[in-house]
Amino acid sequence: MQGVNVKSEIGNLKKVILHRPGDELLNLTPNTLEELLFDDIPFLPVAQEEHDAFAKILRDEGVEVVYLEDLMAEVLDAKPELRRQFLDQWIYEAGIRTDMYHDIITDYIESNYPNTKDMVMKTMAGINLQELPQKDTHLLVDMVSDRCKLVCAPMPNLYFTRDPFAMIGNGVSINRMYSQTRNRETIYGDYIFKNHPDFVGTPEYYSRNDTFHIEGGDILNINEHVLAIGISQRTEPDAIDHIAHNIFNDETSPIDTILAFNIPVSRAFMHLDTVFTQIDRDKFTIHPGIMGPLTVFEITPDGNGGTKIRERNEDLESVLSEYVGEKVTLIPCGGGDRIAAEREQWNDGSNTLCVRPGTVVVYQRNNVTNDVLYKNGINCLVMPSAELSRGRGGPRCMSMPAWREAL
Ligand SMILES: NC(=[NH2+])NCCC[C@H](N)C(=O)O
Repeated sequence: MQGVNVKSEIGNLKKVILHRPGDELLNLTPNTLEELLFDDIPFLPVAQEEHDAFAKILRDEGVEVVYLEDLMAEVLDAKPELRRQFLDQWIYEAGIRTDMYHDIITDYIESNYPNTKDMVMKTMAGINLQELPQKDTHLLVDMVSDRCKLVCAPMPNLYFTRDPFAMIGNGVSINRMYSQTRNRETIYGDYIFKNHPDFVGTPEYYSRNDTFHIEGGDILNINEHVLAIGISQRTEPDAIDHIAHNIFNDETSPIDTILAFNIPVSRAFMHLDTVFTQIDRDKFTIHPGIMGPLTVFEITPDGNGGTKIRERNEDLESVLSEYVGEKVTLIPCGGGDRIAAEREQWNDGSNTLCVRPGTVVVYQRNNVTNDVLYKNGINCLVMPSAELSRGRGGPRCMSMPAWREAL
């Protein structure tokens, strides 16, 4: 499979990119939780077991599972000249601006992490000042500072591979993230798409250096022609204008309509996929809380290299039915009980990963919503979720499909 092919949310899933959570989760502390976008500290060994169970469910369904850390290590092993360039960029973007610390960190990594994958994992985990050799320089910092602090911040959100880059048909968007803490995550995708033999040559519809923020959790491939993007806490309308322009001007892309869903800005609804995912040809799960305030804008090419926009005032069900091409059913998470809906949406009850039409991976803890899905004829592949869910993302957020078969 050369390149990427994701023209729906539900076509038979053949290849997916995951990241197995690592030591970056050990660098979460109560004081940094908010900044690092976590609500609690997962217990790493159990989070890893749960993640391995997720990967196994996917493999058992015939999906090739590739890990972000392996792809990145393959890039650096194949092109050793990129190793230093990557390290320099990673250190700079971690906020290290002095030559002295730049050199100390580079020496530390080069001498302690000769194996490339270990090195990549270390860049994800972050560096504590006390790991670094103490310089015999009589610096004030060595006299008065707490030696236990992070000099390079961890990237605990990396296991949400959905967000830093996103497949759009046969192309990719390398995102500019909303928050400081997530922006370095996109370095890996940038190297992989520019250098990895399996991905090089993929048209790029957005770049990490573009001005406005957009995240993969807001990007849903409805079909070959129609793309949905959430206007949310994480994705700015300006970014959608920009990406629409790039997609419409790519002659190889059949996408001719972008639907922008304006969802309320809140932590609970951070991305479109936290309130809404497709689970079958004609079925979506949805958080009932967004049914009221949702406005949809239809963006199409104007024929002169620009775009035109139409506001849709019909209800969500009619708008979706029109684009999906058949009458769709929206299945509310929590089964109509408002408290269950809010509780389970918080734990990603409507954030499912579809492996083929009608078969989805779901979190075990959302039992009310899962029962509703069963009753609607959906085959739920249930994964354990006590620890992973503390990061506020579900099976869709934790996966980036690279290849789906045509429907
Ligand atoms: N596509 C998603 N819904 N991703 C969830 C990401 C969760 C992560 N803690 C964040 O706040 O960024």
